[in-house]
Amino acid sequence: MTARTLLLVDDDPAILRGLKWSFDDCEVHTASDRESALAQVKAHRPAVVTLDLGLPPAPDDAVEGLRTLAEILALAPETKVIVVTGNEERAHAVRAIALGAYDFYQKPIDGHVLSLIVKRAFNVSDLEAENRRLQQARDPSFQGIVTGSDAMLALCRTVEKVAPTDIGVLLLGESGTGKELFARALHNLSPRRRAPFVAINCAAIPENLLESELFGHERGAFTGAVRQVKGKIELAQKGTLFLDEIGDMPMSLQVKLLRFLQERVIERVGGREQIAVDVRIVCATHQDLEANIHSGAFREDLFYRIGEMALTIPPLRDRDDDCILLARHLIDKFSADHGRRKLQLGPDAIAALRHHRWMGNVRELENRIKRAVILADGQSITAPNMGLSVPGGEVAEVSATLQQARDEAERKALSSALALSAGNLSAAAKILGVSRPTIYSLLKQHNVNLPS
Ligand SMILES: Nc1ncnc2c1ncn2[C@@H]1O[C@H](COP(=O)(O)OP(=O)(O)OP(=O)(O)O)[C@@H](O)[C@H]1O
Repeated sequence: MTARTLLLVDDDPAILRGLKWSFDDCEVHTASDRESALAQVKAHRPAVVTLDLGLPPAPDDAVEGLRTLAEILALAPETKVIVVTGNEERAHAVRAIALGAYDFYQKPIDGHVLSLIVKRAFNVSDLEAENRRLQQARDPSFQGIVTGSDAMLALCRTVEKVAPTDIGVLLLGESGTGKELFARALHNLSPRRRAPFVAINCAAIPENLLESELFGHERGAFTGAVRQVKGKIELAQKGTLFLDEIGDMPMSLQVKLLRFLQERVIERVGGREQIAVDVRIVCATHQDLEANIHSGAFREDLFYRIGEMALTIPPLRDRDDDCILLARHLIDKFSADHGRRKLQLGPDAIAALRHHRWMGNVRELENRIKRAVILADGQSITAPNMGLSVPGGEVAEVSATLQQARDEAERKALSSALALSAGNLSAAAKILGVSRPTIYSLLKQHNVNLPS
């Protein structure tokens, strides 16, 4: 086992000499000012640093020491820094902790007590390193899809199975749930991955332009058509065409798209040539297409063509603790983008993330984390940094046991299922995917009454 690396920073050589003896089981480095301390951190990456706040050129105040602390943490955020202060300097110690110091110790130095504090800091550092290693090994990302939720993991497995086929996949889910991400995964895991992935949002393009966007046009086909332009279908040749918001496609184009899906040839607007195109079509919508069929806004035959397999992506609020997992992933991503050191989620932030309804799903979470990374002071992101309020009593919930959290979730799911099924136990059992006897025992266990 390699020795634990410790850096001692103090401007008094006698103290450094004395302390070195107390840590003879560590690889010890020393520094006597800010510059040499930073150089030692860069060179040896110590897990723990003891830092005297009174450093030259101003050994009588803590300015240089606090600056050194901030720079060490910016360079190596995982370092555990124990600041050493004079007896009367409690306020400096508190400032140091607010800046991210791990602990503080007040002079006069007792080698035995300090070595206990240092040992504990090494233990915490080891645990954190192990945690980081385990998190990396588990790699929560599949094709860029970060999730730990059972429903999402099952979806990822289905995508792996479906991707190599040419089956028409319809991705259903609220806005911002990751439909495009799944469409890309289907493409990347398919034999078409080396050919283009072309996406078009049917809701974002005016009806009169959508036809030529999809099918292309010949020169002179309409006023302003000064040259021949290939459409998205043709551009996706041999690859995948992702038709986002297919529910917004006008009827006239639905007919043309169906014809293309049946015959696999297109004609550009204003052209007569029949062009064979080999593409896989993946569609997505946040709309209820079956309701649109009933109201006459969507063709039933097209629905069955594009939706040979329909995959529903659950909203973020129904994905266990994905909001926390994703928040941490996004914090790392945006911190790196902004050259910021790694930030943590404060307890109020965790409570607020869990409590929020996430109507904008992952896109909303992305936006809130992006602003929080910019606004955060110190080492932690708070609920207000994300523009979220802390619900009353929620901070306490963070420390609730897992069993309490599960019970609460079970009780909520049960109540919603009963409300949705208007008290019909068979229907509620179906919604929850459990048997009727299980529903009875859950009602009893959670003391839930049937709605009248
Ligand atoms: N599980 C996830 N892991 C990581 N990033 C995600 C995940 N889900 C969504 N995102 C990110 O969230 C943003 C929104 O996702 P995407 O555009 O795929 O959603 P969408 O359902 O297609 O939205 P819309 O219906 O509004 O077009 C993207 O930046 C995407 O990378």
